[in-house]
Amino acid sequence: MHFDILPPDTALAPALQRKIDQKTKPPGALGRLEALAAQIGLIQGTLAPALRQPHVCVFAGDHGAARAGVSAFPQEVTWQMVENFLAGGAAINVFCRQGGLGITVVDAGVNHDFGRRPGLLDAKLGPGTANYLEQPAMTPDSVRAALQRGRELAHALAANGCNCVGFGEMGIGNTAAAALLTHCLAGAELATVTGRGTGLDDAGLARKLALLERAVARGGQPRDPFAALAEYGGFEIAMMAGAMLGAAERRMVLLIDGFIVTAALLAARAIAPAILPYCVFAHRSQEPGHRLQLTHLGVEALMDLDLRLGEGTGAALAFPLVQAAVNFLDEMASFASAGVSDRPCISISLEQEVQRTDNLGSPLGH
Ligand SMILES: Cc1cc2ncn([C@H]3O[C@H](COP(=O)(O)O)[C@@H](O)[C@H]3O)c2cc1C
Ligand SMILES: O=C(O)c1cccnc1
Repeated sequence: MHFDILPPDTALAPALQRKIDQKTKPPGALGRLEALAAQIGLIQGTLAPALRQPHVCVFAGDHGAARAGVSAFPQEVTWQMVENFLAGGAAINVFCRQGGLGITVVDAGVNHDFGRRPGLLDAKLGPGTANYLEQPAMTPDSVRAALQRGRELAHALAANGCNCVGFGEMGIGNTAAAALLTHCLAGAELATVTGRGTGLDDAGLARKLALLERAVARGGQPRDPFAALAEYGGFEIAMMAGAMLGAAERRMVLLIDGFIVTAALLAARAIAPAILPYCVFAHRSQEPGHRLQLTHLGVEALMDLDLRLGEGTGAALAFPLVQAAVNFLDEMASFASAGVSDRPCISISLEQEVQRTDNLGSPLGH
């Protein structure tokens, strides 16, 4: 499968930096927002970027291994939370409403029949994956189908005018799948990327790690992203990876959420490395493997709020910051337009200090 992603053209970088430096502020004083503004300018290939129709896609899917005890919650919570999303009552609904973001819930493979429902995209590839403790979670064909459906979804969003998309997920047991994928695609030790997820206690965490070690004893540690997704992935994770790749093909800004979304990105980046400059890393999750994923990618998250929810909540919460970066670049006055002096006076005062010490001797008395 080929994804046609060109890295953003960096020819505009010096002009963007000049524009940022001419704003009425000390150089660098808007900190990380300055780098973010430059990144979005490069993604859109303009000195005056704009975020249009920002949208969060929440990909939902069930995991065969959930029944084996890798999560503190039962598999049914996946479909129950999808109902909650559709009713507008989940955390992601609240934050999307607050930030003016649209939301689409995608049934990538939930073990439940929802029927035709407004706000729910039926992209179901099956009633959940197979149990990777016994066999590969997905067939190579379903991996390709998931990637392709995700890509088409992103292209459809772009065709509707959206140029900024946040990624979220729902799938009981998917921190376990994300740990396995991070083990495969970032070469991380399983123990360092296996976390408490929805809130396992110490005994639950030990059981989860023992189960994941059993899974690896069966399925190995494939480095190839298609093979890793087939062994351990979820329908929601693979479809999200396809949507990320499709979004980068359309030069959208990608808002990356927590541990599971970043696991999908590890697969997407292994398929097309040029995806990375399109990504904004919204927050650092409390799930310990997320820190390791970010280090592996050589990136820093915008915020650290001790979140460990998923659903795309970190991405939705980061959106106002991303909007602030674009707005300061577009709307803030320059030194010239506002008639503000852009010259710091530090060199003048040093000169004056030298003259003073020449006249009066050293102020330190030697
Ligand atoms: C009520 C509820 C709402 C959620 N919203 C997101 N997740 C999060 O928890 C799951 C991952 O954790 P684990 O691997 O331990 O199952 C995912 O569905 C994730 O999005 C939730 C979990 C629960 C229980
Ligand atoms: O980082 C995440 O996205 C996360 C962490 C714990 C549980 N669910 C999601």
